[in-house]
Amino acid sequence: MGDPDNPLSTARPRATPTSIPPLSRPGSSTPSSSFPSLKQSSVSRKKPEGLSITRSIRPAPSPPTDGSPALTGKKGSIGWVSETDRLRQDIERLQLSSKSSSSLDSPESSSPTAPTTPTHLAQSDSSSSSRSKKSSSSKAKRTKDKNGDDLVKDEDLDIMQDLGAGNGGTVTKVWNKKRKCIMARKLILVDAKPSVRKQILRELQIMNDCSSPYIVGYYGCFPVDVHVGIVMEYMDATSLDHIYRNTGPVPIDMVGKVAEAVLRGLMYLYDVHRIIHRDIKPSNILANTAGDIKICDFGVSGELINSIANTFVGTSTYMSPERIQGAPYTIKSDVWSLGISLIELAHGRFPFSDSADEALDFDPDPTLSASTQRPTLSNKPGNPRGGARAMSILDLLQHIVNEPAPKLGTSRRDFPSEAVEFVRGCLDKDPSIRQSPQELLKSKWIVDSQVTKDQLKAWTRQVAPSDD
Ligand SMILES: Nc1ncnc2c1ncn2[C@@H]1O[C@H](COP(=O)(O)OP(=O)(O)OP(=O)(O)O)[C@@H](O)[C@H]1O
Repeated sequence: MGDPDNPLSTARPRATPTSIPPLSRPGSSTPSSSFPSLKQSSVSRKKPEGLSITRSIRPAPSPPTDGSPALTGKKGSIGWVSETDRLRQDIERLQLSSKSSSSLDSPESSSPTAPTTPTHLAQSDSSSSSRSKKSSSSKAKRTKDKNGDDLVKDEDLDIMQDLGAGNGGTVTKVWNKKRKCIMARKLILVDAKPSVRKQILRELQIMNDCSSPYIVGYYGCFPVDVHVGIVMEYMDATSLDHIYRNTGPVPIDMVGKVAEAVLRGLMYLYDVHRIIHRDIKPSNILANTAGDIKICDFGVSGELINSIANTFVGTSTYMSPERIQGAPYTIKSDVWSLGISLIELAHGRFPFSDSADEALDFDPDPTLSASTQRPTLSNKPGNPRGGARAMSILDLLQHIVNEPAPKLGTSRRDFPSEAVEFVRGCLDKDPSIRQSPQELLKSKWIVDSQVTKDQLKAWTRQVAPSDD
């Protein structure tokens, strides 16, 4: 699937074409036995974490006290602690090279918690030629801290509170004693085989190079035992999934602003870095009380997590039908994921359901919406992510491929026709007909939006969690 010279081209092995055969057409039934590795998986609406296959993350091994490399249980492999040491060295080298490089001319972040212009986190697309072009130009404008400060180190950070945990990573709100500001630190366990290490480092390079008001800022990375710490801009209104689960469906006008910000972020990544995000979903869209909406998590963490859990099989219910069927990723696949995310925000509920009756419809009851959980895939019966009303991942993937796309609005709930039309444009099942980010940004819903920055700010202040 990928370019062997470009590890990023195979970034994030979600449901790979080889692991998921083309699904059956309507009317035919694909036996579950066609997908033995997924047979035990279930999708649950119990825990609102999105449809991510849960992996068994093994506990971090204690580093050897005599300085010798620890051995993994894997036959013929070098101890992963020593590999991690090499990763540390590589990261340190990367930091040094970043320190000595020139600053980017980038817009000031309006975030009150981000006093310096951040660099950014991104993931590659599969275009190796554009990638290599980009990486050579990237070297020329490698970022360093705008204030000339050292890149962030773990010892600069005091832990304030947990912000959340995803697949293998935990995010913590931290106080940077040196810079006297709040940041977010993501800590990820690393199983660093050489090939993975190379991939991680390339991705970290890309993070350094990105700079956009629609991309969550990146401040640096460092090794922490067998973890990699990634320090980023703290978004004090949190992620959009937290927002709607805590406060109910997002007002449709604000959903429009979310759509615009995500599209601008995607276009920045694609136009400037030839990157496709690949993981657009509400938990990767963050807001702050300055009224900014930004995207994060471009696969860096995904690669790190994959390196920990060798058993990885990954997919997402935000994945487009063509991706499920093994077609190459394009920016239109991100557009599909955006469409699904927008419905989820506007309805306060993940659009796909395990019930045929509910499948493409939604309960407009805001109390239900606020508490409705997104399906989560579990690869183990009894997994905490599993639970009541579990449905098969195969059913869900087949549903995405074979059934009509979900729509914004139901018989019981109306939205402005421009918004409905916009989402329809995101969710055409044929990617050649599906709208591009450029086309969507010219749509009436976006162009005619009356929402001002002050209104956006007021809304984010209203939905931001109160300070403890
Ligand atoms: N920069 C940030 N500022 C504030 N909160 C953040 C930031 N980054 C992440 N978070 C919070 O931490 C949570 C966990 O993030 P993480 O990226 O580990 O997982 P996720 O995106 O929820 O799930 P997955 O691992 O499946 O992608 C997010 O849902 C978000 O609420």
